[in-house]
Amino acid sequence: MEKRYSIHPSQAKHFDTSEIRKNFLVEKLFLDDDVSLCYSLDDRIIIGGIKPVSKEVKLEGHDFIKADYFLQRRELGVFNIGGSGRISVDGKVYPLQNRDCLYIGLGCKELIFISDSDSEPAKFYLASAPAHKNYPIQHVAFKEVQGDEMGSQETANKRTIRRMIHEKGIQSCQLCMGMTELAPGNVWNSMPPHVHDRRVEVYMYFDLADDAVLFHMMGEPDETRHIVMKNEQAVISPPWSIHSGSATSNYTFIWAMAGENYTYEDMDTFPISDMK
Ligand SMILES: O=C[C@H](O)[C@@H](O)CC(=O)C(=O)O
Ligand SMILES: [Zn+2]
Repeated sequence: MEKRYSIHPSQAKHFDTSEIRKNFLVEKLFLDDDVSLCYSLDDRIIIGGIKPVSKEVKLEGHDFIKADYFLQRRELGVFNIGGSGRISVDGKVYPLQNRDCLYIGLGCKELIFISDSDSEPAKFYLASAPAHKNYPIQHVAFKEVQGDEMGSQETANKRTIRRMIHEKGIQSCQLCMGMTELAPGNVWNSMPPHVHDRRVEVYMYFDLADDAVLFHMMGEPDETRHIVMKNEQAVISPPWSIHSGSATSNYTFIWAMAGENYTYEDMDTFPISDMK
């Protein structure tokens, strides 16, 4: 498990390229037959990837969280961005097609991740936050989720936002997760930018062409920096930072938030013309 410290904005603005990447970018999420985890001290969110290929892969307790099992004090949201697969939770099996989401609450003990085929393995992307009570396990299929159309072709930000784990969807303690899909020919997300001091947020970009790159914008709105990202990488956005991106082709991303305010609409938008 990798650990990332919380960073003060007055420190972040002095980071060079390698420091900004080391502190905020998560480069490798999907390792064959393995679990890859990153623990951020911002709201203690854990993000990670699990890619079972030739065997089942367990998500277990870790010395770093001093937990006998992973969900002893946490809740978990999982999206499958690969081939079809399944998750066994204390012996009960939940199938996940591509883009389906599963919420697993506090106290569930045995978590086993399985791919249906080794030629097209599942890729489970996960986010986890501390939890205080158990909410029921819930599955939501991608096709069941009504999307909100945002942006326009003229401003190259036509996209569909789908909220899966949130106040009016799958219930959780503090985790809020969803997926945003850019229409072909559109490249901008989350512009005008916003911050939410009450929550950390992590974006995981995928379905980005192998020869494409994404410029993820971060920093205080009048002190911005960028990180060049590739397909299937994640980036931690501290509560004080904007999180917006533009790429050389369209893409999809999963956003995950945790913190003290669970309300999706709690965002402080910053006018584009005032950005620096
Ligand atoms: O706090 C909310 C998140 O940043 C995202 O949901 C925004 C987003 O998907 C978008 O504008 O494209
Ligand atoms: Zn946000």
